Amino acid sequence: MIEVEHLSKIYGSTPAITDVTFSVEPGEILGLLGPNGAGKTTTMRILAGYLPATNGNARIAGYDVHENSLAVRQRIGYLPETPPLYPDMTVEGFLHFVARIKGVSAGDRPNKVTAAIERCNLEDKRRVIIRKLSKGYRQRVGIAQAIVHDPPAIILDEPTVGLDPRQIIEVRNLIKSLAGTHTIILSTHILPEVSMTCSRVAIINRGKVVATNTPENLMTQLTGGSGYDLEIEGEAALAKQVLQKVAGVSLIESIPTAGMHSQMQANRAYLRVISQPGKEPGKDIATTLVRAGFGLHELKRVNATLEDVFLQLTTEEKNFDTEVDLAADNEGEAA
Ligand SMILES: Nc1ncnc2c1ncn2[C@@H]1O[C@H](COP(=O)(O)OP(=O)(O)OP(=O)(O)O)[C@@H](O)[C@H]1O
Repeated sequence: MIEVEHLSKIYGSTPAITDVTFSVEPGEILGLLGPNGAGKTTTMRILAGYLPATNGNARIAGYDVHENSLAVRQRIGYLPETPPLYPDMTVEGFLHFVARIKGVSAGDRPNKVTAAIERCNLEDKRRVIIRKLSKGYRQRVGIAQAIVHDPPAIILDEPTVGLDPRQIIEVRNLIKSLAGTHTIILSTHILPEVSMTCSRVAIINRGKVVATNTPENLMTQLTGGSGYDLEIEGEAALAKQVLQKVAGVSLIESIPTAGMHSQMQANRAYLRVISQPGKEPGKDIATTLVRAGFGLHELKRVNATLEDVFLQLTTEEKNFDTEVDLAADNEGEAA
């Protein structure tokens, strides 16, 4: 349904995205996950036909986003980071207006507007002026304007940003309810968003897609799904230096101490070591630490999380071989 091939965008001399390739199957929710400035908005604006690419191409429902931008706009719903709302219109009036400019016939408009209002749980607010709505409701109106013409593909840029926890859950549920009948791409820099909402994830970093897979497969593919949590006596930075050299170790992170058990002691470091796929460096980790003079209070096997994978792919000290393998995987997937 959505195919993106070797897409690049250069602003002046700044490359925003480079050789971005991924595809989204009908009915899927793909999460475009990346840190700030990774290139998510640029990719989505190109897909929505609002920005020309410097190189490469993208098709939605078979239509090239550049050559057939009108056909593409009729087949997509787009929610930019700031929803394009007219604050002085009522919810219903605004949705009628959007349906008209999206080419919905006058006869079809009442039904389509009502369907979008129901889908987004806006029945109580249909005659309310948009300016008077809370941010959560405005976001729902933003999603309603994206789906009012019943497009097969929906592009949502950071759809839950700025919402409170309850609104976030509501918007996530709404997005999930649209999957199956719609193909969705959403961008986010929030990890739980991806595991809770998306069937697949494309991780983007510094303008490049560094991995595409289901969240579960990414964890297994990149880490073998396993790692170790350590409690050691000594300097965390020194311990990391020592552990970096242990064969089979892929990534070492500090475990955030906030909110941890009160048993936590001074001069203790809490680290998570992620192993390379198929490797079990636990014994060597223990020996190396003890030989280097660290006290080892605990070494516990743990399952890697999506956060571990994300850090592994977006931190500078990542394993070079892993990056090469991933590039090969992405090509395979795009073929
Ligand atoms: N109009 C522009 N002119 C010049 N550089 C730009 C422009 N828009 C974006 N960039 C740069 O392109 C890169 C990608 O930006 P983009 O907004 O696509 O990232 P993002 O992943 O959406 O980030 P965020 O989550 O912070 O919005 C960044 O380095 C950004 O500074």
